[in-house]
Amino acid sequence: MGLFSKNHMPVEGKTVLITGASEGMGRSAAVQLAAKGAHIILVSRNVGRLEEAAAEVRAAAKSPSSQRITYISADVSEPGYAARVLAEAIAWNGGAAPDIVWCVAGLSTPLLWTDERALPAARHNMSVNYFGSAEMSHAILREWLAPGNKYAEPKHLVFTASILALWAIVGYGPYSPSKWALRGLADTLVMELQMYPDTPVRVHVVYPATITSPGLARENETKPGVTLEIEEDDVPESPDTVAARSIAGLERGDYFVDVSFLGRIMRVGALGGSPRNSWLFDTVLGWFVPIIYFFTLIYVNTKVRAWPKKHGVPGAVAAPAVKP
Ligand SMILES: NC(=O)C1=CN([C@@H]2O[C@H](COP(=O)(O)OP(=O)(O)OC[C@H]3O[C@@H](n4cnc5c(N)ncnc54)[C@H](OP(=O)(O)O)[C@@H]3O)[C@@H](O)[C@H]2O)C=CC1
Ligand SMILES: CCCCCCCCCCCCCCCC(=O)[C@@H](N)CO
Repeated sequence: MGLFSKNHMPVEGKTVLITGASEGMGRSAAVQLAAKGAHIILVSRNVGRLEEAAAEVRAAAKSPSSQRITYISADVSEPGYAARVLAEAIAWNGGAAPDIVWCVAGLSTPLLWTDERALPAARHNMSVNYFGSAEMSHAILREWLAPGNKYAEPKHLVFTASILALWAIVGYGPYSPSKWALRGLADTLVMELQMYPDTPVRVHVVYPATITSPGLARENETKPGVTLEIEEDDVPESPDTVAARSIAGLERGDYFVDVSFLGRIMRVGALGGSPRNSWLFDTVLGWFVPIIYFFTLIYVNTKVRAWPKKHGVPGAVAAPAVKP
């Protein structure tokens, strides 16, 4: 934080629960928040990886003797998982709910929409990316907003979307809608939470671009060639860098957190009725976005139309059966 800017999300002595914390950006975020003095609860499925991550988080702690680190194994795509995870977290935390909940768990299965695998993938992406976060937000808000509660310092609920929730591109049909859905939920909650003056909660959505994580290697196994070609213009960043920029945005108090210049342009170009980080800067930069998209869409769509000329029309659709 700069000399004159307030830290809107101090974490020292606070308890932070992070889903998707065993790998990639979630793990980096857990390490960095521990280094700032937070108690950490890591959530993901794989116990072996959770143990490794917890050891790394412990080693990074600001004051190892007083900070408490644990993990809980859960599959966020399971209906009702969050209530169970939170009950365990609260019991471990001496009866108190976590102060900050950051939903990072997610996956991406890029495919062309006519691929026969696209719809099952879309359902699974929605279950993990959207419902995994929706369930957790539902469960933690029922704790934070419970009748009779009163606290002065705001709690924080953080969702992790993608720049693809600001501008959708070919090949992410099974994935992008699950991240767009998070935006819709976050905007709804921001408005709804104003009805609870005694229990302030700040909602945030982080919009990363390409992260060089284990997840990226997995998604590249199904990624269509045309999608890879369009993505060449995005500069990949390490999980550590994306986590650090996300935390900086949260500390600034941003509602929609961008972590790259491309992300900033896409964010201000997609605000609609969403709250602004700064009405002045978001509006002024937003005036230029139509001009940028004018050229970007020509540039990207030229690549898309050239694709079948070079590689043939995508052949994922089975030929209709010929009737005798
Ligand atoms: N990589 C990228 O290019 C981008 C990623 N994002 C988003 O950022 C977030 C982090 O991405 P990234 O760093 O790539 O993550 P990774 O794919 O590298 O790691 C994903 C983490 O989530 C956990 N996870 C996955 N599925 C589940 C599940 N069903 N239940 C519980 N935990 C689960 C994994 O652990 P385990 O296997 O043990 O469950 C792991 O800890 C995700 O939401 C992703 O969609 C956004 C933009 C770009
Ligand atoms: C003149 C300016 C030219 C701009 C060219 C356009 C660049 C397109 C960038 C698309 C990047 C997609 C990132 C995907 C992140 C993500 O969410 C997935 N990895 C899924 O996890």
